[in-house]
Amino acid sequence: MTRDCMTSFEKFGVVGGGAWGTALAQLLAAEGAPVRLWAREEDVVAAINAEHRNPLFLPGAALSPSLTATSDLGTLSGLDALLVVVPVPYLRAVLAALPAGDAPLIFCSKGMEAGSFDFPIDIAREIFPGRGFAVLSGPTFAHEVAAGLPTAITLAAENPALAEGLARALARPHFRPYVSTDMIGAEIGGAIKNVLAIACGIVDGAGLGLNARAALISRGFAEMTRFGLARGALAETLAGLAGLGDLVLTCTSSNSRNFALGQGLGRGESAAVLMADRRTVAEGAFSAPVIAAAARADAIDMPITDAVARLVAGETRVADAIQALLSRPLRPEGR
Ligand SMILES: NC(=O)C1=CN([C@@H]2O[C@H](COP(=O)(O)OP(=O)(O)OC[C@H]3O[C@@H](n4cnc5c(N)ncnc54)[C@H](O)[C@@H]3O)[C@@H](O)[C@H]2O)C=CC1
Ligand SMILES: O=C(CO)COP(=O)(O)O
Repeated sequence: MTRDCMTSFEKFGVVGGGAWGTALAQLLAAEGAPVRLWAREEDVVAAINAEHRNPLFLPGAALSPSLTATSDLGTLSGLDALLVVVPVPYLRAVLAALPAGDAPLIFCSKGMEAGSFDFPIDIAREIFPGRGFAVLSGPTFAHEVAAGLPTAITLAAENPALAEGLARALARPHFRPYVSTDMIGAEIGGAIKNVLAIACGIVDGAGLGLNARAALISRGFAEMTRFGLARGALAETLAGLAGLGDLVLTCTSSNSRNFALGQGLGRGESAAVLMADRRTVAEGAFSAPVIAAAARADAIDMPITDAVARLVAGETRVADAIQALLSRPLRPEGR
């Protein structure tokens, strides 16, 4: 029997000890199930094992003693499934160092790789051909999941049996996966909403009002849909939890690191200063130029994404970017 056909997944590992990896590990370990988490930082490993906390990336969350951490990727073998929660710019190097095996890999990061224009599943297919893959993505602030607040999420895998088996294993009374077979749609929704959250933060920081934010969410969703449909995503995935759901969450709250980065840009602070020395990620800052370039190459119109890419690169000022967006020729809404 292959892992894809397994009906139960009991032993989980988590690759990545940032806020989201820690919250997902805690979700699975909360009732005492053993969960092994790989973290890159020795101080994170030590704090999880000795104090059952991750003060660096998920301060305030009490972790279950059945969640244990390691800094040795080699020990993540003999498990039923691995949740991979490494920011996309570092993903390829971490995957290349993972031990071989047949446990399905569930990708939880939201971004597109520079240079290759790959999403996480594309990278994984190169490194682990033939292995089972899934994508877990949706409106899920890590601290809320760790606190046991109600959350719904998309769980996509090409193989419906794998998606359903994983959904059963990950579901909790307050954590509800909705299954799908559309991995690319889930990946595109998560990557593009990060960029649009920066845009909405800019509008907030610059004091441009709530009408402007609603316009950005709608027109940003149109960009996500154009890009997604061109790459074979299903419209229903983009309109679901991994697309519109996450867009609404992160475009309306400064708990989003991407939105908060945008607020700083909107107040006129420099991107370089806002990005310097930060330990946490705002994936949209990495992904914006990548997605903008991929869209240009495929002649997909994404003016908001393009403006965020130029603002993050320090190539334009907020007032000029807004003026450029507002002075585009009038057009039918459906385009
Ligand atoms: N925090 C959240 O609420 C959510 C985050 N995500 C996504 O999950 C992914 C991970 O984000 P977080 O857990 O929030 O990260 P985080 O911002 O809390 O922590 C940064 C992470 O990057 C890792 N890192 C830094 N430099 C690295 C390197 N050179 N090699 C490998 N790893 C390195 C750190 O070890 C740490 O795990 C991102 O793609 C994010 O978009 C998805 C859903 C919710
Ligand atoms: O993706 C997230 C919630 O779904 C977290 O968003 P930020 O990375 O912007 O904090």
